Amino acid sequence: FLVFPRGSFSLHPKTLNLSSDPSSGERRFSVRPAAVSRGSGKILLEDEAELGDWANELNTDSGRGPRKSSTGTSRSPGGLSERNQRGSLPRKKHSILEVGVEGEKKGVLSSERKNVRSSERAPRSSSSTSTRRGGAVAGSTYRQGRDLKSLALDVSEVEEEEAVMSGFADVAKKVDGSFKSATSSGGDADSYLSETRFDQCTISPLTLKGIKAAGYEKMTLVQEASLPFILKGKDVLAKAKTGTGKTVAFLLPAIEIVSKLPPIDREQKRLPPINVLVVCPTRELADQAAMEASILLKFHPSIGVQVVIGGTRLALEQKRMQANSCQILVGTPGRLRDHIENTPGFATRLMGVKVLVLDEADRLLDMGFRKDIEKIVAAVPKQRQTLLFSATVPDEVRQICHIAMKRDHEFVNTVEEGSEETHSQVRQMHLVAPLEEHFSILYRILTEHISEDVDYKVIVFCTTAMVTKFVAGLLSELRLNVREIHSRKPQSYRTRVSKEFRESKGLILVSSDVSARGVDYPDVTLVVQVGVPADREQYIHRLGRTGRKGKEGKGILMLAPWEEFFLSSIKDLPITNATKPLVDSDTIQKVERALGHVEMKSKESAYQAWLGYYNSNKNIGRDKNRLVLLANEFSRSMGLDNPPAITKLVLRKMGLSNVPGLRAK
Ligand SMILES: Nc1ncnc2c1ncn2[C@@H]1O[C@H](COP(=O)(O)OP(=O)(O)OP(=O)(O)O)[C@@H](O)[C@H]1O
Repeated sequence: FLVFPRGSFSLHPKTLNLSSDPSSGERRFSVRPAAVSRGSGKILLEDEAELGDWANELNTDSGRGPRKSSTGTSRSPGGLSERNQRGSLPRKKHSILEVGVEGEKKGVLSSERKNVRSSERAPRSSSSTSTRRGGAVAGSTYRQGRDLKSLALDVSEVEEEEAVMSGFADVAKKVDGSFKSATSSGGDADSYLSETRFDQCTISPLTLKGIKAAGYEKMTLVQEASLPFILKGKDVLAKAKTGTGKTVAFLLPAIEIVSKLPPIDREQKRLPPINVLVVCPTRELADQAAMEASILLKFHPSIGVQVVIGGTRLALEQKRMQANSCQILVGTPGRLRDHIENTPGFATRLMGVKVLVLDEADRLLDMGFRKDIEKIVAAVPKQRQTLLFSATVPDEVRQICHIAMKRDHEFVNTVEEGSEETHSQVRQMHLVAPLEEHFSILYRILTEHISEDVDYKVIVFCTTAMVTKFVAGLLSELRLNVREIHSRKPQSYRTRVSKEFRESKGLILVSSDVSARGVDYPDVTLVVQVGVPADREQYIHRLGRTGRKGKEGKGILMLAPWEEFFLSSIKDLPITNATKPLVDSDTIQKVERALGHVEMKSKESAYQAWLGYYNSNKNIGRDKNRLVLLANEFSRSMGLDNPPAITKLVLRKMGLSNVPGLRAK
């Protein structure tokens, strides 16, 4: 019942791949089997699970706040390129990282005017651990290998799935590359909008009115590509770049499905069913998705949407859910689990679920959330539709997605084959400098960016919640306009700061990974990542806070020399080398003075959290003696002569008892 005027979606691909044919300038849907890799073996989760076990105590922040179950027990959370890669958008101004020789003369940052990595691009068409079937390479945009995050996998399950999927390989070979969609936009490869207007589709008039009221006219590529399958009732795993409208891509068809359901009978009135359950990894993201839903529902007064997130009172949510209809419920995994276990009638209401959505699916399916997700999946009917969306879909996720979805799901991939998972209009740079210089360099980067762009809007990502707090404190002492957001802040504060940052310009948000995924802050001009990200995916998602909806943006990754290993996991991305800035003595003194004003307690917490974070990193945490030396380097970078003491209990939990160089208390 969905009509696309010129294209046809009558094919039944197992995988829809949207690519552009350079010769014709047209986009092409190709069909690939949802094959899985063989022989990747049992991948055991190590670091993230470990991290999750005591992340709260160590103040690390992988996106989940400290969560109390209703029973009162706390559960632990889990260079510069001279050209734009595809030469599309004009630059605004030169920054300190781009001025090169001219910049050096001015005593600011210099950079290498070459793209050192472009020649080193990794082949994208195969996985080092995989054998592909039928010549069709599923997930050809997948990267090879991962550093930190790995997922538990049962080999027998993989083989079983491969057997099921292999049947589709022949079909895929026949149709691969033969299907051109006249509805899809040609031209600029990075355009996130398709040529298809919403009013060209058979969407109910009320939903269409909502879409128009929201200001949307044309569908984005992922919306255009996934809608037909979802409306056909298929399970869909969709991959699309950051900031390209994935939220509407799942909400719109979900609303359509709810609007067509028969009215509830008298018996159901006592416990009205929840029809759509949307799960998001962070509270901010859940809030945002619920907000988007309520905008789209403007002309559907009988359909209600509610949000349930940690950090708010369970009883309050219970009351709200009782008082109002909520056919669409958006929540974070832990809080949903709390409701399943503790809210009378909630499990019954979940039996009405027709559509289950896992937003940021790869994050939700990794070990930090796995138990909660399994519980949620078990609580909704088997006969349902499942939608998985993310900007990153690593191989491991393809292999385990059947935890939530049917084996014959569609894989809709709008990331063009051979192109990066990041946006070409976002200039990416990395900068390697000793830890002791990081804060001065960060200060220079920020002040220079501010001087270039009065409408600056910057996110500085830090490794953990407590490091975030410390860096925010330091930048405030340096008189920058800063807000901080991380899981150690009360939810009311997080909501307020998030709203303020969304609506403001001229502001720096220092954030942990609570803002890494999904959060839609418009017009972010610069993303700085200080320290090694948890993994490649996290790097991509954090960077994705800028360059949304086709806009320009810039990303800088700041690493210490011993963190350079991370670059190998993103070497296929167009990230260029920026040389170290010259930081003048005035700046150094200013930063030192500011460091002296930051609370001792904040430094102590940051030191402990830093140690916990890097201890969990396979590369760095392996050698405990070296780790402690590096941690003490970090301590010195905060202006401390001696590293802060850590309780024996925490040291034991970190497996660091008796490591020389640590002070125990
Ligand atoms: N069809 C459309 N036309 C114009 N704007 C749209 C359309 N659909 C969504 N948007 C807007 O695009 C922006 C990005 O959307 P959204 O946050 O859903 O992106 P995303 O792909 O989920 O990003 P991420 O991967 O970071 O989660 C939002 O401001 C949203 O309102």
